[in-house]
Amino acid sequence: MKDVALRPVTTPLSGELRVPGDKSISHRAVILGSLAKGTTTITNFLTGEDCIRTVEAFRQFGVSIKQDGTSLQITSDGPESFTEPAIPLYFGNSGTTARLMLGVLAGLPLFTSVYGDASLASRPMDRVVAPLKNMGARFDGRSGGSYLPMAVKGGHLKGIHYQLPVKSAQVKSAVLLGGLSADGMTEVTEETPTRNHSENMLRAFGADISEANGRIRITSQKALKGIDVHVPGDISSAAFFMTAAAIVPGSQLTLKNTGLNHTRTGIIDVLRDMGTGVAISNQHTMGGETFGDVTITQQKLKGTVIDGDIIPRLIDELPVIALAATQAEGQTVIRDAKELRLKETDRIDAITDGLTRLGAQITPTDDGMIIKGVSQLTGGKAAAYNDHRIAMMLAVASFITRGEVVIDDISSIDISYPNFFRDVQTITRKW
Ligand SMILES: O=C(O)C1=C[C@@H](OP(=O)(O)O)[C@@H](O)[C@H](O)C1
Ligand SMILES: C=C(OP(=O)(O)O)C(=O)O
Repeated sequence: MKDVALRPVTTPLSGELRVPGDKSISHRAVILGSLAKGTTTITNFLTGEDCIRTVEAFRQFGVSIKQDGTSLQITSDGPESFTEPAIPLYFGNSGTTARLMLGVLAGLPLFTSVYGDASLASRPMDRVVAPLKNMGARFDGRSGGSYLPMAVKGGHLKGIHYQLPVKSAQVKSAVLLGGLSADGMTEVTEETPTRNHSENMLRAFGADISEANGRIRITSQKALKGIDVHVPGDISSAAFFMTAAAIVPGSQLTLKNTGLNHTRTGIIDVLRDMGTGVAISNQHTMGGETFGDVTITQQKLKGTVIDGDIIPRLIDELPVIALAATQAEGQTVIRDAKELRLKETDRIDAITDGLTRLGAQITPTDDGMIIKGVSQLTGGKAAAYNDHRIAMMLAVASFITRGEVVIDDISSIDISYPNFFRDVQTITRKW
């Protein structure tokens, strides 16, 4: 499927949805399940393209991974049993696969070569290569090892103390995964909390890991043991429907079984701050992760300021938050989000271009944007820049435009939300 024309909705959104499994947690479950000895079962696994790239990478090491719908069964004898892949590992469009796998590869005494699609080849890898080289792994890649394609010779790592220079869970996770097999202790410190799924899951798999005041320590003493992982719904996917319900007049929608880890719930704080009704029920914790149902009730929105420590808690939701801001009274300012320029595309430029074409008033800045509301969005033609989050944001924008929205290419949505349009139909009966 390539371009698509979407018409506005004419009735409020209502009902319940269960969005697919969390992308970050699905990647980590496959990684740790493959590194662990024994059997790991994963339920509610995200079958999006990105997570499949992580599965395929471990299959190339000889790990048995059986898939039945959204359930996976991994059987492994641990990293000692891995075979050296005969062909390069392909990471597709997935930054998480690339950065976390470089941490894994750094710890394996094997030669591997890795590559990605054009978008991934333009994303910086030096942020993980630099600390992993300090631990003793060897990397050779484009621009002195800053970009894929890359060759890795790992093994015999030693622990390091590493202060994160960027607010990135991918970098933190890569160093911790290296630390899993390094001699001595590896310590990562972060000034601002970033998503902590790696820490939660490493603990659940039996790793020797501790965490206090932004200091995470891991030692390699213990072998990981296979476990059962149930993946919560992805709050980053739910965010599209939370926002849809927040901007379509008269809507009330419940997102069931959504991941509510505090390091990911910035979208809820912002929607509340802008005036949306948000109620949480059935909250419970499993494997260190919090799950719950989120009910959104549409209410008049007002502009806000989004900056500082909340940014890593909602970084992937900023495209759809920008859409919400076009419907808010007054001005919304997004700052401290320069990382948006290093995602699947430059998301500051892509958001500005897409929403401006639909009739919004946005000024891009070096590290964010200023959005003036309220704008009656007109509709029109817009480009998704091969970026799943931009494509879904534009699709949700079409709910409230006066005319049609034509998106150039929606195929990227498969990266994180394979049944997105089926779910759109469930709550809008639109197509
Ligand atoms: O660790 C992860 O699973 C992710 C971390 C974030 O990236 P950074 O680590 O680059 O901030 C996020 O944008 C990405 O979608 C997933
Ligand atoms: C940035 C994203 O993912 P990744 O870094 O894994 O490509 C995302 O899913 O929005």
